[in-house]
Amino acid sequence: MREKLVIGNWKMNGSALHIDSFVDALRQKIPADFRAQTLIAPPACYLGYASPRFEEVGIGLCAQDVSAYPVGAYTGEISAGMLLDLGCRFAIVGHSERRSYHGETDAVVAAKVKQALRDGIRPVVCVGEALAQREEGRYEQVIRQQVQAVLQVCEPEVWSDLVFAYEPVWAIGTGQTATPEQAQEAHRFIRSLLGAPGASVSILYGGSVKPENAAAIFSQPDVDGGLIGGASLCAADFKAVFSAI
Ligand SMILES: O=C(CO)COP(=O)(O)O
Repeated sequence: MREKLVIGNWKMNGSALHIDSFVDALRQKIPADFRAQTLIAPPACYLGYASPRFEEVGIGLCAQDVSAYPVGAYTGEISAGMLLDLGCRFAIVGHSERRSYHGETDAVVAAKVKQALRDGIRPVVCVGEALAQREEGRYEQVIRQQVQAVLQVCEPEVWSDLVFAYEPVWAIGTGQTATPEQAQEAHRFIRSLLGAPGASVSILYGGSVKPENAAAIFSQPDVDGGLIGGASLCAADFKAVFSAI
């Protein structure tokens, strides 16, 4: 059985106050035997603040990014080892906003994934096509290239530590969710790229997931959870989304 994961990506939103009120609003602790792991990726500067507070309500920590380097003169970077120190075991890598606003290439994403795995952080690797690429019928080609760049740098024995997130760029923050069928088709394609080890790799869907559409998306056989942006900032919405899994 593949593990299920629902991860909230707060992007550059939130504050210490927001973390406090979010935890208050959740009220009940998510039981340890809940059917999915539930995590939130706050901005890096709040990981330490959030760690014990999220733990109290059964939410795990995820980082929004991780360095491709283990240590050294890389101003502004945060290493996988530092994330582990804060109680964080997952990091989003290659989000489309990092690829487009920070020039992260497939090679950079692959180097981050490799370093994260080496130091014990599980990467949540984001892949997905832009609208024009889908309209031109090139979406499988784009995803194949993004996935293979990562697989090439990892031994198949560690593939089970990878998590992929299919996030079509045209669905992020637009309110235009992929249909459950579109999500399933892309997820099945990603799994096919992984071959036999793919049977145990979790693939999450991200892009305008909301309480209203979460159940339909999560019910698809190759969708193992979600990477939730806007809806994860509101405790009630996030709870409704992860409860739909
Ligand atoms: O980018 C996303 C999660 O990483 C998705 O964001 P939205 O849920 O706001 O569309």
